[in-house]
Amino acid sequence: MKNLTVEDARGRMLEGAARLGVETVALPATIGRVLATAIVADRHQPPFDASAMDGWAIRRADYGTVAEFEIAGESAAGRAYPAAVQTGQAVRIFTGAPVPAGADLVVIQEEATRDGDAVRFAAGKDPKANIRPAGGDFRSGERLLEEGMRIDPWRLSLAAAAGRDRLEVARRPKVAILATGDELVPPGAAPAPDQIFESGSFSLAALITAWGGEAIKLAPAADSVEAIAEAVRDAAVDLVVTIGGASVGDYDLVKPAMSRLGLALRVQTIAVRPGKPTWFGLLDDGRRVLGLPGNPASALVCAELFLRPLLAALSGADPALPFTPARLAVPLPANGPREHWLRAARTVDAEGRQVVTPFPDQDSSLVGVFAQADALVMRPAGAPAADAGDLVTALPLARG
Ligand SMILES: Nc1nc2c(c(=O)[nH]1)N[C@H]1C(S)=C(S)[C@@H](COP(=O)(O)OP(=O)(O)OC[C@H]3O[C@@H](n4cnc5c(N)ncnc54)[C@H](O)[C@@H]3O)O[C@H]1N2
Ligand code: MOO
Repeated sequence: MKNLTVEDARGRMLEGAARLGVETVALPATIGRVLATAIVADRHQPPFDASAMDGWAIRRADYGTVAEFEIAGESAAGRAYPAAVQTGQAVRIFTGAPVPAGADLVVIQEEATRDGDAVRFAAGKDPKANIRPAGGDFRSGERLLEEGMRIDPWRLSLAAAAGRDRLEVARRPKVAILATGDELVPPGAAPAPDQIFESGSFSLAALITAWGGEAIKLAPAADSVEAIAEAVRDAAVDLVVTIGGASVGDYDLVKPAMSRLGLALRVQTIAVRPGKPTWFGLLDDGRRVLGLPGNPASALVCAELFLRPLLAALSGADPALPFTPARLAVPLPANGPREHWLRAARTVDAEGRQVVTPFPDQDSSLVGVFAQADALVMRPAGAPAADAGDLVTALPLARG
């Protein structure tokens, strides 16, 4: 339980973490939600052979053989021509309109000359059909979106194209955030000389929302075991995330407070830098608790490494993080015994390769460095010194 590797700690946190429930949500509100059931098309798209161009629908056999076509009618998008096209006939047609029966060629209007009720074509060789076949986008019975996929604007559009106005999605995990510490005052308040502004809960709430959770901020009445336990006791949530009070100091009260609620620790400390004091456990009513350290960089790095996969798993999505290989722009010294996640700037070199530049000051208290970083760079525990140009594993940070 102590000093676990990042992978083992994450594995323990993900044990038994699965989708919490399913709800039906109106299509526009499903952005960012995770599909609970696959979407299967019940109709072809397009449902009919459709014209790809504005022009004239005719029988290909007539092309180059009939000199002048009789204009038989019109097929517009949403207003199909009701009959079949006969030899010698042409039907005026527009992009997206159904190609009438009998026609198998749309001649673009730029190649046509109309003269009253007749139309003539400048005959070329082997013209393109300009017809989109029924089911060319997707076919009835085809699986369009899989369970576990997160809805983004493009998938939303596919669901809409398949006629869905409501989707079955995973219930969002409810997450309580508890920041503790007598030194903390909210932004906007007047701090005493020995106080600082509380910053951790704001980024955490925003990250939880971005990762598909519902963030609820709790406020303990005071920095005491009793007050912290009371703040959490009746919170109707799936997961409690605490910030600070995780370490070994006399005022690190969060674990003792959670013990009053029956805390069973599953992870006590992790061999990670920053964030060694990060812990995880279950309360006796089944609620999960993730204890993040108070140092802002430790809290946010460990939120990326542990909270993000946990929220994905509790939503029925894949908890894997989007690691990517990148090249170091600068050399790095040998690493110590903890897996190190350095805050870094990410760029692309002239050959299109990802390049990462870790910031020189990696102190875990620095909010300013984190605000500049757009990647985390991983150094394995005990890694030897690395040269500029060496490949490393990076985790891109979503930036606005
Ligand atoms: N003797 C030891 N001391 C420390 C150890 C250790 O192993 N032995 N571990 C160090 C490490 S590593 C970390 S990380 C910190 C984490 O400690 P806590 O989780 O107990 O955090 P706090 O002491 O409550 O706060 C640390 C730091 O962060 C500030 N803070 C806390 N919450 C917030 C917030 N919501 N917003 C902004 N800033 C916050 C707090 O004021 C402190 O400056 O412990 C080391 N010590
Ligand atoms: O593990 Mo701490 O986060 O290094 O400062």
